[in-house]
Amino acid sequence: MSQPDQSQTRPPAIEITGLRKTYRAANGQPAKEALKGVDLTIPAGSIFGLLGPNGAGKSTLINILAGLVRKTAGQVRIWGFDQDVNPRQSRAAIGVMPQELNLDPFFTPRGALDMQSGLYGVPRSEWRTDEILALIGLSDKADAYSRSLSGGMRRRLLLGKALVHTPHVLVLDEPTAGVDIELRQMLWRNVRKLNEQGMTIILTTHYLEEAEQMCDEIAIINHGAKIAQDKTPTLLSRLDAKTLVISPEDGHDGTLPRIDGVQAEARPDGTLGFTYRRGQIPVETILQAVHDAGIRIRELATEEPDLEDVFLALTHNAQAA
Ligand SMILES: Nc1ncnc2c1ncn2[C@@H]1O[C@H](COP(=O)(O)OP(=O)(O)OP(=O)(O)O)[C@@H](O)[C@H]1O
Repeated sequence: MSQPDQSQTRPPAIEITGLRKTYRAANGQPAKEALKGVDLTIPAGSIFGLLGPNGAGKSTLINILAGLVRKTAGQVRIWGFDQDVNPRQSRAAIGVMPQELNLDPFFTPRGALDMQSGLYGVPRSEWRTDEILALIGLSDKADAYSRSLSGGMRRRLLLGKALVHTPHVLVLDEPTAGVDIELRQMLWRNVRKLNEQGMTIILTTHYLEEAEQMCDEIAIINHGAKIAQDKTPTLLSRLDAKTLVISPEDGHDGTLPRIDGVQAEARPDGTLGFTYRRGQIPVETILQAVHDAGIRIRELATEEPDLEDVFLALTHNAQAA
């Protein structure tokens, strides 16, 4: 897991203030404001999730961090280095595993890692090619052409390339999109190991369950603006809705009691769902109303919200606003 005592003494891994990006109009497309003044602080030592629907602006933000996209306005500090003032140091502090499999087909994994080490100005005596090949499980493919590697192996090589300069911050852009379970588990094992060694990890993912399991803290971006940021458990507890699921005894005719502040539904599987706010309605109120309606209870269960519920609630509210 992360190292909270270190994160308290260290400056944040990333500090973004007022970040804006407007893509200029081109090819008949109007200008697009992809980031609308984002403030974001990512604690050192964390595994941090950046979530948002397609087109929210996550890749734009990551590409700005990586130095691949030029920001329109705002300030970006990576490991304390301002991108505009200390571009070399800020670039050296971050490694990015991109979404696309942009590998030169004629390079071997060893060649690609050596080349990347050279590009980052790592002194030859400090090249970690063999160590990284072992970490990503490609030692036995070290000298095979990249074009002969499977999709999963190429992805692992991209992770390796992001690590050659031993960055303080590792960014993974949708690392597990479309990969099989085995590779996903291997990636997460590596991520946890690197985090235990002190590396700050930032990842974007569409898999909310994954974010829930992996990330200490999460920010949600929607339409180019940050709409939430919190420790993962706090974010989950912000949605205090809970659902009581009742299986009625046979013979129930489907009628539902009306209870103020409770959303009741008859579900296709024959159960009755009562969704309520924990802080507002005592569960006894629901049970009493069910009893008064003459419904006999065979079984009771409760459902807690998960990150998907939080995500939907937040992005829905932001759209409505
Ligand atoms: N080079 C570009 N030129 C013009 N518009 C762009 C460019 N790149 C991205 N956009 C637009 O900016 C917005 C944000 O895109 P971005 O790729 O950052 O979103 P995202 O959250 O990463 O989405 P996804 O999860 O689909 O990758 C989108 O509306 C996208 O169409």
